[in-house]
Amino acid sequence: MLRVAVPNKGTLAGSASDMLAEAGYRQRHEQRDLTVLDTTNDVEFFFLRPKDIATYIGSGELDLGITGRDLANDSGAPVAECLALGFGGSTFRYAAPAGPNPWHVTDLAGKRIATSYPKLVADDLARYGVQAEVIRLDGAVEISIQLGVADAIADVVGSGRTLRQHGLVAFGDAICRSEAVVVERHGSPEDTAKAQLIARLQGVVFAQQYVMLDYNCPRELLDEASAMTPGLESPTMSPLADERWVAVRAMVSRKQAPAIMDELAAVGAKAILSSDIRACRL
Ligand SMILES: Nc1ncnc2c1ncn2[C@@H]1O[C@H](COP(=O)(O)OP(=O)(O)OP(=O)(O)O)[C@@H](O)[C@H]1O
Ligand SMILES: O=P(O)(O)OC[C@H]1O[C@H](OP(=O)(O)OP(=O)(O)O)[C@H](O)[C@@H]1O
Ligand SMILES: [Mg+2]
Repeated sequence: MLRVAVPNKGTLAGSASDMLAEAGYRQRHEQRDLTVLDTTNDVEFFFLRPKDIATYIGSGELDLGITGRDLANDSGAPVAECLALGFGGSTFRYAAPAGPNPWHVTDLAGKRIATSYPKLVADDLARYGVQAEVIRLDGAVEISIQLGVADAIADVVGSGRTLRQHGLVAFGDAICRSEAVVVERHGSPEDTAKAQLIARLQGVVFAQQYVMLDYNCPRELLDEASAMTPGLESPTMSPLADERWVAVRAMVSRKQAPAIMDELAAVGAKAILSSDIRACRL
C-alpha cells in the first residue's frame, strides 16, 4: 500500500487535500484525524505538520509527501521533487526595518537574523561568505526586531502585507521561490503506485491551468479563429445543422482565455463559452 504524507494544518493543508480529493482520493472529514485509509486506491494518507513531512519522506517511512519547496530545502532531508502543484506560492526573503539606506546582504555580517528556516538562511549566508547569528523562532518572525531579539529577519513573503504592517522592507535576491510540491526520497526506485498518484495530481494541476473554449464560427472565418485556439493537438470541429457554421472546441490557457474570447468575438465567432476542466490525462 502506498503511504502518502499531507499537511495537517497551515497554508498548504486545505489546497493539498482538495487537490487529492479532485484526483479521486478519499480525504479526512474530521480535522483531527491523522490518517485516512483509501481502500479503493490502496493508499494510506498521513496528516502531518508541513515542516515534518520531508523528514518522514527522507527517512523512507513514507513514499510521497506534499510540502513546500522551502520547507523541504530547509529540512536538509534527502528528498527530490516529483511535481510542482501550483499553489502555496511564496518567496523567502531577508527583510529589515525601512530606513533611508537600503540594506544589502553583506550588511548582515555580525548581525542577528531571526527565522523559522535556519538552514535556508545559513546556506544562503555561506554562499555570500557572510558570518551572522541565526536566531531560530517558530513563527511570527516579523515582530522579533521590535521585540529586540534580532536586527533583521528572513521569512516567507506571500502578499507582502505582514512585512508592510511591521515597517519592514525586503532586500537581496529571493533566497527561495517556493510552492507546494510532491516529494519522494532521493534515489527511491520507480514504482507504479507512486507514478499513478503523481499522474492523477498532474492531471488536476494541468486542468486548473486551462479552460475549455466552445464557440460557433462562420465557415469562412475558421482558419482565422482556429489559429487563435490551436488546442493541444488541433481544435475539434463539428458541423452545425446550418452548414454555414461550425462548432469549435479547444483547450486554452486560463490566463489567456478572456483575451482570446475578446478576439474571437471581434472576428465574428458567436456563443463563445468557457468551462472549467476538473482533471485530465494528456
Ligand atoms: N502567506 C503565505 N502565502 C503563500 N504561501 C505561504 C504563506 N505562508 C506560508 N506559506 C507556505 O506554506 C508552507 C508552510 O507554511 P505554514 O505557515 O502552513 O506552516 P507553518 O508556518 O509550519 O505552520 P503554522 O503557520 O500553522 O505554524 C511554506 O511552504 C510556505 O512557503
Ligand atoms: O506576505 P503575507 O501574505 O503577509 O504572508 C506572509 C506571512 O504568512 C506566514 O505566516 P503564518 O500565517 O504562517 O504565521 P507564522 O509566521 O506564525 O508561521 C509567513 O510566515 C509570513 O509571516
Ligand atoms: Mg506559517
